[in-house]
Amino acid sequence: MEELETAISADGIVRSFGSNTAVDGVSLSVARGEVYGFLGPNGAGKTTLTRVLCTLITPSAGHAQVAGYDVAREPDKVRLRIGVALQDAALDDRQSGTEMLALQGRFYGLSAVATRTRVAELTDLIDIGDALGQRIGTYSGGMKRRLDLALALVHDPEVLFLDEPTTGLDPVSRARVWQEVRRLNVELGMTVFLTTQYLEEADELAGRIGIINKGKLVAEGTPSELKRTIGTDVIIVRLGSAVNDAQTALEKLEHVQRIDISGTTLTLSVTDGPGSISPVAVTLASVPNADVRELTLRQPSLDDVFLSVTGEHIRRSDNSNIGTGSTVGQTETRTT
Ligand SMILES: Nc1ncnc2c1ncn2[C@@H]1O[C@H](COP(=O)(O)OP(=O)(O)OP(=O)(O)O)[C@@H](O)[C@H]1O
Repeated sequence: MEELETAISADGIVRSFGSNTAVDGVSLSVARGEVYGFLGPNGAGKTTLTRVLCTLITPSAGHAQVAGYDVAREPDKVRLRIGVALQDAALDDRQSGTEMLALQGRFYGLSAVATRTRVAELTDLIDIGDALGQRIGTYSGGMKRRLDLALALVHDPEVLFLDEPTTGLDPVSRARVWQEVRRLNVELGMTVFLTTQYLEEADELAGRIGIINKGKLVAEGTPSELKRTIGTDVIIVRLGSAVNDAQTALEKLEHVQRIDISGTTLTLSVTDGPGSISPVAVTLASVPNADVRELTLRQPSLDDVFLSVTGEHIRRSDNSNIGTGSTVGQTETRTT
């Protein structure tokens, strides 16, 4: 069969639950061998699109092909070629990891010998070690997640779907999952479609990122392309008060491209950060009662991109931005 260049293509996918449109006309394309990060806050529609692409639910409208087959018309062919690790791993606590892997091998039509060989490879790859022979009920959350990843890989899939693979994991388990995803992609050339609500995860792993908000794809590109849309630099201004007056004064400055406001913090996208910081400071000094509490210059982050395309932050709820989940804050956006 001719080698396919495109591993996943979605064309105008809509998926509604009653009157709630969870995915609202998403079109995207993922090349073979790519790691595509699908980034968005809680409830944005990431899991729903993943479930459509994995043939677990049918689209309400639109078409999608995965590994060369239509997800609605040829779901069996798609299923044979994909591996899926969803957020809530369907693991049977009473079985051992070895038993579940053997069952999965049989399910995909592998011989007992082929399954044993594959399981031996995966033991090394996923690093579950001796625990594989023990009951799954005794595993930690991280071990269960890695076993689930191994189950998704038993039949050596062409395309791997990972739905928020590190949500709720401790930093060590998270780092292991990241390492494995990189290895699967680099060493085996596996295409990976990864949903996440963590900016660092998308930045670390994905060659290309799609940002989804309220069911719509609102931005797409490599991490550096997306950051470049924000401008060369970002200046963060945190004020005690007089936010609107400061905004009015700052948007007149030459290098300020846009200002996003979240509470009393102004995020300025500027073309020349070092050259802009003094004029910004002087301008703020002229705003009565502005009460400047912080003035910092930094490179644009994916959070700045998210803020500019959605009007909201993916905000950290802990220092690592990972672990306890993120929250979304309301902001006002104004382009100068
Ligand atoms: N089976 C379902 N029945 C009804 N509504 C659903 C169902 N599945 C998802 N939804 C709704 O669709 C919207 C998108 O949900 P989805 O789980 O796809 O988002 P998500 O981006 O994956 O969020 P999270 O990060 O919380 O998993 C939400 O409003 C959700 O309540």
